[in-house]
Amino acid sequence: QGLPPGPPTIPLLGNAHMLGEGKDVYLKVAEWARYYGDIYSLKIGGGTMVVLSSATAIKQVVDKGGWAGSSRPENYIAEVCGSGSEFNILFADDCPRFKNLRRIIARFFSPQNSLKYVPAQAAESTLLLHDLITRPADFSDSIRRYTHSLAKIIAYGERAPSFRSSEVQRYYTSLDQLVHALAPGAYPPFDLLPVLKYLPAAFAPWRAVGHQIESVRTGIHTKMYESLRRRQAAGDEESTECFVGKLFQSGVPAGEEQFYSYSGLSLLDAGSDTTGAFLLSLVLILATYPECQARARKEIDAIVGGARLPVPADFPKLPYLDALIKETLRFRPQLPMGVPHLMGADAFYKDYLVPKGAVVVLNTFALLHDPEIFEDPEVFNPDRFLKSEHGTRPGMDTDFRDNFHFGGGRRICPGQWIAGSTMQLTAMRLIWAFNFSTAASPRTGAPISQDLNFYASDFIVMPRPFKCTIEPRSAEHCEVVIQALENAKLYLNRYENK
Ligand code: HEM
Repeated sequence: QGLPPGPPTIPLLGNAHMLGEGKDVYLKVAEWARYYGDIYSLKIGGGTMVVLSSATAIKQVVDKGGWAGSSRPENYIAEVCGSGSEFNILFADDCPRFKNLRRIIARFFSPQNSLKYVPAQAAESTLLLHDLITRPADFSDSIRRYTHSLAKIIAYGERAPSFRSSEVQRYYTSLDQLVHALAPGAYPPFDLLPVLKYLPAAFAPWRAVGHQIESVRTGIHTKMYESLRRRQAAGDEESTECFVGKLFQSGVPAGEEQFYSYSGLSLLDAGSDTTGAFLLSLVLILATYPECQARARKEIDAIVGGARLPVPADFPKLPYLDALIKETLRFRPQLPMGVPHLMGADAFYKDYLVPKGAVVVLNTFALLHDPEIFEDPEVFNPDRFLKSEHGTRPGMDTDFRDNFHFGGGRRICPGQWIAGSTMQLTAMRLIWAFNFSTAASPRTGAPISQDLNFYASDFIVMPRPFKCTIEPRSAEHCEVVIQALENAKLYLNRYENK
């Protein structure tokens, strides 16, 4: 059995030159899937990349493959940025200490244990609503503060009270640089053409960029880690309940403190802008599709009324909102090519070989926009999820699951339950509290048209800055938020870094 077919190659480069041609690599990789089918291969220098674009292909090769389909390839640019396998869970290979860490993560982020963070999600989302009442134009900053604060509470037992603080600014500036550097096509494919790593500094601007990112992130990590250890020594309860705190409380293997402690920074990276990108897409979509917004609001109002904030127990009674969230995730997945996996052993799919050592791409965007699976995939239509469990055409749901945007196999996102409950609670509360509409031009007063394709195609794909009008629905709704604010602050007090 041979490799699956793929686009024609040229000597030495293989297909490498084709990936860098356009900006949106994930769109190109999706386009090839329409032509070559649900499994195809690319040659990048001497390396092989296999692209999987159907539920069945991902199930066979990755989900069923165990660890054999779930290591990580070396990521040179992540290494240069101080975010490689030694420092970031996301890029760690399947070595024994990573497997041990992943087991600890699985326990900590189990659906049951994730419920522990519901009160923090409720309190932080109340603050988000208040921020949007008082400073609606800053909605993007407020959303990013909110998701970052939740991730920081989970990782370090400490919140992020202000987007403008120098800590949060430094964190997000370095994260923006990192996700840009990691974007497929941003830099040459070093891992598949290793000779490029040895270019002299004058021809290798990425080295200086990477070292700067590394030095800022090391500073951020050290500060948060030392603060956590100080609070632990002082007997602070939250500092032993959070992820890094629990790790060190139960003891990490001698000599591996650095690897384990950096998992906190990885959680910040994995949790902040992924959930943030979802919420920003949601706001953009609500403003663009007033009829979907009105339908979701009507459903929420019938269950919640106007006199209290929505709570998690309301969500199961809101099938349209559930469909709206699923359609937003399908329409604009945050990681449209997932995170690359590495094959640890040969695997077979259809008549093809996926060889040991191949990099495997879970072609999420192609899968979620496949016209054979989804009717009119480029149309935003939550109703598809009311008609069938996975929103697919009749009979096309074999091997489908609802969480392809969270990856697959042994590396599937462990934060999916926490992220799910954050998305659900926040979506309920935003739609309950506000009207979202397209902003008006300050000059002509005419609505500014929204562009649903104006997305930054970095490692995490999120809407580029856009304007949107966010207005509280009524004085009563504002009053409910203000009434809830004191209790929320009181609850969050435990996560203030005293
Ligand atoms: C909408 C929100 C989110 C999305 C779309 C998302 C998506 C993903 C994806 C696609 C992966 C790679 C999976 C693979 O390799 O197959 C991943 C990994 C990961 N995610 Fe998430 N994620 C989200 C939120 C979160 C949150 C809130 C946390 C924790 C606070 C988290 C923690 C992680 C970690 C630790 C990994 C690395 C797992 C590994 O490499 O073994 N994620 N996520």
